[in-house]
This record gives sequence, structure tokens and C-alpha cells, in this order.
Amino acid sequence: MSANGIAAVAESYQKFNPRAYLQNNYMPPRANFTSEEFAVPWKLRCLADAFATGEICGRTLIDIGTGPTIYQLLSACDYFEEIVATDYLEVNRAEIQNWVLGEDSSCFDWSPYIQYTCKIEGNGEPWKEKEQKLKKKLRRILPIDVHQAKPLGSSLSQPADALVSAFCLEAVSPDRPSFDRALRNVTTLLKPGGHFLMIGALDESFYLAGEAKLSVVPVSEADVKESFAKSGYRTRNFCSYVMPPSLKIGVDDVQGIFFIHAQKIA
Ligand SMILES: C[S@@+](CC[C@H](N)C(=O)[O-])C[C@H]1O[C@@H](n2cnc3c(N)ncnc32)[C@H](O)[C@@H]1O
Ligand SMILES: O=S(=O)(c1ccc2c(c1)CN[C@@H](CF)C2)N1CCSCC1
Repeated sequence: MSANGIAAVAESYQKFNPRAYLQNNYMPPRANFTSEEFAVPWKLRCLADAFATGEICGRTLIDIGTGPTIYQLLSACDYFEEIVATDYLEVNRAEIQNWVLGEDSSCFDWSPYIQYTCKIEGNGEPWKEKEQKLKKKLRRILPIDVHQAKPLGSSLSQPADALVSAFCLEAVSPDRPSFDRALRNVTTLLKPGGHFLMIGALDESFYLAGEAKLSVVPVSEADVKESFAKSGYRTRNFCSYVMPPSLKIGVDDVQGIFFIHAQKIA
């Protein structure tokens, strides 16, 4: 059953519109930084606090299913020499490349996210410095398919020191078994003892990105913890956020967000 489901997911992503997706999720009114009670500040805080321990560091970090967004990499860039962005769609890889090159005035403005991250990290880092640091470290933007046993094909010479992923696996898996297989597939990209930080949707069944209506496999907190345990991880931290009614505007039916810090058992 999953093979047909995976093909249907791939077909649905052909209509994915990066700009519409950014509009729906990363611009006002949904992108509200005025209080940590809102989703975006909560996500950035989870990531900043995880990296601030200094325990998650090394040569290479891979972001699984980067999409057209870079917020998920802002706190990582102080702790890795190289950051690898990945996505299934060329349109999303191009959005990241355009932001890195900074030549196209139509690039998405991530400055509110960079400024907020610098503020909560509390190191007095000018936001332009962080922006340039991330652009310098984002050296590879690769195609990926998490449903392949080797998600990056032959593009990877050695396992990464850490993985990050935000709203990917549940948004590209037709059912729980394929979610679990995808997690096992991407785990081959991570060295034993390496850390995986994942942010995802709880109990979501669809989202919109322009003409595309994408199916999402609903997952609970228990489902996520079970999937990581089955893929050979120890959960280091898990926290969740309940979506307030004010942030439910019809572009999806997400009920909450999870953050998991898991470590691959050596
Ligand atoms: C909901 S978006 C998440 C984007 C971004 N990480 C964020 O935090 O908003 C899901 C992403 O998964 C990508 N994707 C779709 N099919 C995929 C696959 N088979 N393997 C890996 N990524 C895939 C899509 O192109 C899209 O960028
Ligand atoms: O950061 S979020 O939690 C967020 C951000 C991205 C997504 C979702 C939620 C839920 N649907 C996902 C589809 F995969 C994408 N957020 C939702 C509340 S307002 C700001 C954006």
C-alpha cells in the first residue's frame, strides 16, 4: 500500500508553491514574535537551548527536507563547520540558493527570525553577522528522497555529526509505516552517537501550499517517541506546544508542534 501512497505524495508535491507556503506559515499574522506563547518563538527557543548546551557540534550538520526555510539552521551555525541543506523539490533548493547568494531582491526576508534568534541566544551577536555566517556555512544544497534507503544517493561521503529536520517526515509519509521507514532511512546519514533535532506537526492531516493540498500522516507524541526508539535512538528531550485557536487560520489542521532531541545509540 505504501508504494502507491508514496507515489501519490510525490505527485502532490509537484504543485507545491514555496512562496505560498512561506506566506501561510512564516509571515504575519501567523509569524508573531511578540510573545514566547506563539509558535515561532517557541520553535526558535527549543533550537537555541539545545545548541547552547554545546553538546551538539562537529564538522557537518544535515537538514532533512529544508524546504524554502532557513530559520531551523540559525542556532546551529555556531557549532558546525558545514551545513548541508536538502530538499526533494528544485523550486525549494533554488529558494535557499537565492537566499545564500543574496542577489535577488525577491528573496524572503528572514531578518525577524535572525534578530529574534540573536536576542534569545543573548551573545550580543549582530544579526547581520549571523546571517553572513550561515550563508558561508551553507555550502551544499542537495536533492533528497527520504523514502529511498540511501536518501542522498551517492552524494554523501561520510555520516553527519548531527541532523535537523522540521515538518518533513510526517508531511511526506502516507502512513505510519512509511514514516518509520523514512526515519530509518535518514538515520543512515547520521554517525553513531550523533544527535537528531526534529520539529514536527502533531495530529495534522493536511496543509496548503498554493494550489497544492498536501496530506500529512497524523502523529501523536507517543507515536514520535516510539518511532525514534524503533530507529535506535535515545530520547534526550521532548517538548510540545498546543496550537492556540488564534493561529488556526485554515492553511492546515495542525493541533500542536513537537520538538525532540534524540541521540543515535552508538
Ligand atoms: C512542510 S515542508 C517543511 C519545510 C521546512 N523544513 C519548514 O520547516 O517549514 C516539507 C518539505 O518536504 C519536502 N519533501 C517532499 N517530499 C520529500 C521526500 N520524499 N523526501 C524529502 N523531502 C521531501 C518538500 O519539498 C518540503 O520542502
Ligand atoms: O511554525 S509553525 O508551528 C508551523 C510551521 C510550518 C508548518 C506548520 C506549522 C504546520 N503545517 C506544516 C505542514 F507540514 C508546516 N506555525 C504555525 C503557527 S503560526 C506560525 C507557523
